[in-house]
Amino acid sequence: MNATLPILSIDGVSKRFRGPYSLMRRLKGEPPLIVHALNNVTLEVHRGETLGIVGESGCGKSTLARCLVRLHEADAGAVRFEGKDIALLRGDARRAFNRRVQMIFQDPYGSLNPRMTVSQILGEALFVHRMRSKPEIPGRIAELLDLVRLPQDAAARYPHEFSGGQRQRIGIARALAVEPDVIVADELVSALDVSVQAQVINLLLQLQSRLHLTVVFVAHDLRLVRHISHRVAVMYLGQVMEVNTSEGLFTAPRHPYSKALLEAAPELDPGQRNRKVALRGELPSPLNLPPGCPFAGRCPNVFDRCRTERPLLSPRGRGQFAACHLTDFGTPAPNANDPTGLLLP
Ligand SMILES: Nc1ncnc2c1ncn2[C@@H]1O[C@H](COP(=O)(O)OP(=O)(O)OP(=O)(O)O)[C@@H](O)[C@H]1O
Repeated sequence: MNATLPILSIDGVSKRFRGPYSLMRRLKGEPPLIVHALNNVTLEVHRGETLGIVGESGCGKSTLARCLVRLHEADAGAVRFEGKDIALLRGDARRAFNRRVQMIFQDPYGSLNPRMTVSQILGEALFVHRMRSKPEIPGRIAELLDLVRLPQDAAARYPHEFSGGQRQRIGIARALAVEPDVIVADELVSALDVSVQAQVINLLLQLQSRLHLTVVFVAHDLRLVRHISHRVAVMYLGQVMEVNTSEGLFTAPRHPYSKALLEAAPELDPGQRNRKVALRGELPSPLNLPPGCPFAGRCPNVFDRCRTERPLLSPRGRGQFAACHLTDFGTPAPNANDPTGLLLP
């Protein structure tokens, strides 16, 4: 095992979906619209870290999470697990990947079979991945219930008999049953009451350090992401705008979009004393991507180059990357077309 190799790397991944196909378009013989859900996303997930993924609704967070566990196939680029392209894994290697990278969904009720008891749900996961012999399965189920702090009598009950928080614990136990290396959690607690959210998040943090898990944590709630993540990727319209340490992002964001997103987040400033109307204008449609920077239409620092040339994610400091033509909100990045910077405002 190479400790320096990212456990997951996302190399230039794009994902498109067929969009709405109106009767008018059909009659005119026009093709369906295409939703550009991910556009050339490049990102690394390091072993043992929690990587938060944030951004407004529709920016592609869930699509990226699904590409990581191969619920979606990328149209372009590759997702690599320990250096190997997951789209090319076959046989035992594919089964090992399916076991080692687990996803936990937002809606635990929808993802747990209502006709199966907790014992059957956990037993099935253990059986499918041949984690234990038949006689060992009840003992392992008892261990898993302990691990997620559910009482032993939970084993004989059905999902509907539990509260939302308890169901999410069952979802976590099912993911842990197969001893994964990576957990991809998509809006893990957003359906839960705030008081229950904290319990589930604390459980996840404890399990992460105890089991040396790598966690990809997709969430709307920036306060939670700040609390849980070592690093954070900020997405906008299917692209990664900034990658930063959690501390760096929340104290000195390196991209104007990140700054606006933080300023607009009520959860980071419950008293709303410092809240500004930071995100002006409309989010562009993923059906019609602008040619330059996707944030150009809403950015307070926009200049001509932003409207024509898409900025690439580039280093800004130790472990910091931003996709912006300005290196520091006002200092232009080196520009081959405009080396003097005189053309810039
Ligand atoms: N199966 C699909 N078919 C068509 N379009 C899709 C599909 N899945 C996602 N999309 C579109 O892709 C874009 C990205 O969606 P995605 O769910 O990844 O965003 P998100 O950031 O997770 O949003 P949210 O926070 O609301 O869950 C959206 O415009 C969405 O409508």
